[in-house]
Amino acid sequence: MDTVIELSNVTKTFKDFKINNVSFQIKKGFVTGFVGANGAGKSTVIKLIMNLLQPDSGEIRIFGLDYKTHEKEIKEHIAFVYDDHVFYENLTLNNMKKIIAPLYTNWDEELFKHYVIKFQLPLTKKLKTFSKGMLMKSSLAIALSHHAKLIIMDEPTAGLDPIFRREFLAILHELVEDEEKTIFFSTHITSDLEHIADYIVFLHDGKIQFVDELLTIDENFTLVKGSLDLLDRDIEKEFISLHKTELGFEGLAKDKKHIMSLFGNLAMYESASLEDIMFYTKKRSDTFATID
Ligand SMILES: Nc1ncnc2c1ncn2[C@@H]1O[C@H](COP(=O)(O)OP(=O)(O)OP(=O)(O)O)[C@@H](O)[C@H]1O
Repeated sequence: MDTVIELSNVTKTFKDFKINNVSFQIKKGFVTGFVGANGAGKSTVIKLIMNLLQPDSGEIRIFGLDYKTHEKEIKEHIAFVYDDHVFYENLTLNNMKKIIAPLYTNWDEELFKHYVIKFQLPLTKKLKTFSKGMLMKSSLAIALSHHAKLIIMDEPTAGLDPIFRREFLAILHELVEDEEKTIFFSTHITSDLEHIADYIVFLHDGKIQFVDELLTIDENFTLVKGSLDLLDRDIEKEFISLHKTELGFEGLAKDKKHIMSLFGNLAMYESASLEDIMFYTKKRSDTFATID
């Protein structure tokens, strides 16, 4: 089974927001970053994937299975790390582990001890004395100790210092080295993804903008600058977003080769970071209601 997560035409409607016909697949053995602006619907999609919310329509399959018939089996193989830590603060990590471990048939006490030592976590101090980084490490140690095949995280690096973020990314990297584990996580820190992600799922206003390999995104998206006389109505359609001033234009295009064939060396091209892509997509949708 090469597809670990599969969403097909998933819709979920709240009073003021809609997850709109979302479809994507997450491949086994890779790290996929889930990006989108505040309020794009990432946490909602993650809750749907975790069966904490149910779709109004569409299908969600995890390891090829449906929650309706295989919830226990699916959950057994998922490690879920939240941004809000769900630990009881008056318990120690050891006590917390004693509550959680029996929930998993695959719980591996030796592996838990390994992560506790690796992350330098005190087992007998109350969790309320832990820093945010220590809570994240605790959450991860527990999540990793039942041999999960799929690790899902909602904003795991939010609020963590750069040193811990780097350590954390190195841990994730190690986890997927054997190509058996799959990691899917949302983040606003797109530079983290540029270090580690193989694939990117980009959600904007409840809709999928694209799902692509990071490498392909790097190769295809480009920031273009040039003088206004290079533009006409047809050429403008090539841009995801275009900003014009008296001095010239600056825009984001998603087919670098094509745009270069149009402008040649009359324009300037820069590589577009994920942050640039998010920024320009938002700018466009602020101008128009939706983007193609
Ligand atoms: N249970 C709910 N009932 C009604 N509206 C909700 C509910 N959960 C989320 N929403 C709305 O759905 C929208 C998307 O929220 P969501 O938390 O999924 O976005 P997000 O991309 O994770 O945002 P952020 O990056 O800021 O965490 C928001 O407008 C939010 O108010």
